Amino acid sequence: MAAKSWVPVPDGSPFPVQNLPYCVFSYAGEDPRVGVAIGSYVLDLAPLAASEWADFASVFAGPSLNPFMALGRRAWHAVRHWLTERLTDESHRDLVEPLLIPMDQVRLHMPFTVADFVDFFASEHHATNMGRLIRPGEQPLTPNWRHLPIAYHSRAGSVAVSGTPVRRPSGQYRVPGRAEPVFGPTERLDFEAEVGFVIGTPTTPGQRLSVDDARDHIFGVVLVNDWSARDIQAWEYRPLGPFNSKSFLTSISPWVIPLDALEPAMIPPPAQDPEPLPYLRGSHDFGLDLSLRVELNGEVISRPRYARMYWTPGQMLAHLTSCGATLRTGDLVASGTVSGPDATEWGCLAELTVDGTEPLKLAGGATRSYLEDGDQVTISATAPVGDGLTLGFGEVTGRVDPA
Ligand SMILES: O=C(O)/C=C/C(=O)CC(=O)CC(=O)O
Ligand SMILES: [Ca+2]
Ligand SMILES: [Mg+2]
Repeated sequence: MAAKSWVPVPDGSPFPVQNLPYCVFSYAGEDPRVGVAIGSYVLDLAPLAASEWADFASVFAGPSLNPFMALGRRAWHAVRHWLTERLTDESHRDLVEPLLIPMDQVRLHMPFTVADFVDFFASEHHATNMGRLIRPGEQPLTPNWRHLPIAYHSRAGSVAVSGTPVRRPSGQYRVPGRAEPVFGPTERLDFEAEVGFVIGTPTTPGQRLSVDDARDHIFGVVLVNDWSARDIQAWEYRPLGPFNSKSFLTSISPWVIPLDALEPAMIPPPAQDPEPLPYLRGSHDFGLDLSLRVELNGEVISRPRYARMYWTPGQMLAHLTSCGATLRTGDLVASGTVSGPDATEWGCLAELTVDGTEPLKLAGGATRSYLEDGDQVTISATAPVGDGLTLGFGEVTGRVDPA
């Protein structure tokens, strides 16, 4: 039998006691601090710790998860165990109940301070589709793709919490039929449905992680929308990779799902051919069985499945640190766009509309090639947590504002 909380959790709630995702919230004009979701409530952790576990009171009183994430896996385990007990054993009700705040009365903030932000390219389906669109006539997968998890460094300061408006970026690009570039608002604004791994435990300079070390360093998981301007990208990306086409905004969900909560969703990593070099092999490596959902103006347009990803989080971290680069508390390591073998699972409009040439047909006769001003994109996800239960990630959403 699945554990149950004495807090009423509505059927189908994303936040059963098996989840316990962390957030930074504010309430009634007070300063932002750390909370955890249970059912339709946010549990205020700083006062709970103050009365029971003073060491953690200041850790939870601040406006960021970073101090908690930096404490490492043993502390994450201990706190999760403590919270699970407080929320399942009715004897703690008198203490805990006054610290539950209805979720619809809080404001959710950026949950952690992003240190570095890296975006991988771990979906074979996405990489193949984008290769065909962006580099017609060439092999869709570049020769290195099956040998290493490709990534680029992006802009930590441009990562914002769900709900932040997406101002249509301007930039330099070429328009069909003209050789010279123009500067102006992008005409090809896109989303990318991704999953982000949030680093808790840092590494020391020169420390190289093995694939199996990932679980000691990944604190939790968020949803990511890597907004992208395809016209700017196509013109700027060779030879150094995306720059302004992706750095104007990246949105993340406000809830950080503990990696421990996703243990029942861990699945064997995919078969890889050719076998990667030894530094990219592990004996306890894992993929994740997450089901994503992308909505455009409330209509579901794609259901990408994370289980299809080729490169694993462990391989991403092993590769990132293989040169001696460090991980810092608060690093956001995004997977890259999650896509699948057919259109029901494609994770961006470039794929779903074949670079705008085959517009999506939406309810009410509307069509879309790329995003229009006023469009709202919402990404959500679920994961199995055993006993037929699922947990939810909440959502990452954003609406396009004019340039
Ligand atoms: O194939 C390319 O040149 C570009 C691909 C992308 O835009 C994808 C990217 O940002 C990484 C990802 O989300 O998978
Ligand atoms: Ca991306
Ligand atoms: Mg971006």
